Amino acid sequence: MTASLEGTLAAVRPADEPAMAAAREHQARLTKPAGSLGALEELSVRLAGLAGVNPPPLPTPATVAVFAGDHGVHAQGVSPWPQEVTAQMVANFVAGGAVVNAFARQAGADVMVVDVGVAIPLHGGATLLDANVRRGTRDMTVEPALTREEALAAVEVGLGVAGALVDNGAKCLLTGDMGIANTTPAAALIAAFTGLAPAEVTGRGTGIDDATLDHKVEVVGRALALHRPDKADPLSVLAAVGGLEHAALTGFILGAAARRVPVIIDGVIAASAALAAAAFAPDAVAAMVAGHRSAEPGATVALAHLGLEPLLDLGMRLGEGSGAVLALPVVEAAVRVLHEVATFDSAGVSEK
Ligand SMILES: Cc1cc2ncn([C@H]3O[C@H](COP(=O)(O)O)[C@@H](O)[C@H]3O)c2cc1C
Ligand SMILES: O=C(O)c1cccnc1
Repeated sequence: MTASLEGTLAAVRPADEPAMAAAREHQARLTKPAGSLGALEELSVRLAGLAGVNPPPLPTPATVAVFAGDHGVHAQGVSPWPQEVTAQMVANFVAGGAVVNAFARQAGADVMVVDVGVAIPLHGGATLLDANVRRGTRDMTVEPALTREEALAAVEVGLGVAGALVDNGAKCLLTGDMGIANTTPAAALIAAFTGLAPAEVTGRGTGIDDATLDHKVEVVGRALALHRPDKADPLSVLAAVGGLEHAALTGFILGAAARRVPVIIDGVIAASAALAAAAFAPDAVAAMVAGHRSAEPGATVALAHLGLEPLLDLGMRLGEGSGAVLALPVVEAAVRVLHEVATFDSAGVSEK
């Protein structure tokens, strides 16, 4: 499953203005006061721009791809959880027992699990793709987390997964992640791409006390000071302070954008990958839908940087794709309005 980054970047185009104008004009004729559907109206217009047609396709079938990887920086004591929980949770995803599985069953989304960098060898189940690039990253406080080649290979895994899912009929892709300690590289990526200080973008992840948070901020700052990543070269940023799932998610988002399929962004890990994707191809933002506002501070900062407003704000901080999956019915509703709601003319409803 290889796909070229160069070819993908060349295929990412801006939103289609005539389709957006058609959707806006269509919204104005529907039997409801103008603007009464709030954020759903602008979302429907954006999705028409992405598809290049009004109405855009309904976002189903949809698949959440959960990219899993481990992190050398775990050795710095940035997460309260042991590293083997990554592999154990992958088994839980495959067995259907995680939060994302429960939410996906409710939303009618498929779950695909991709091992792009888990430290412990896994025994594949029906929905597990073995695309392991490396058994975990190196410790970014000591050396670059990945070589450029490894980062590119992981990006290409994400591109390949997005392409294969769209080829198989997916009309919407959703981001998921699993990787103990992965909120630390997410914070480093967000700092690198936004220029904000580590303290502004680093959060408590799975739940750490004040002293550990101070230490985590210091770890992020140390890695950035060591590598001084150049955001004009996004692959080098992913290699220096990223993770294998962050890189794969970057490719996954770019793959969706190139295929003009919406991609619902989950939490802080996905938001960091979205920044990397936008650094590669600014027009990729047209394909991004922010599913929810994660409680991690870096997520809010990253979404603001991208000009995206999250659909849900439930105080969630899990990852796995859980917030993206919860937002799927909202995205579907926004599009369904353009397919099914009558116009003032067709329904014989008087205008004001
Ligand atoms: C049981 C369990 C299930 C999870 N599902 C997602 N995460 C989330 O928490 C981890 C990141 O937080 P930190 O950087 O603090 O380690 C990632 O694995 C992420 O997917 C989980 C974490 C745990 C422990
Ligand atoms: O927002 C997220 O994706 C998140 C937050 C905490 C832990 N893991 C993931």
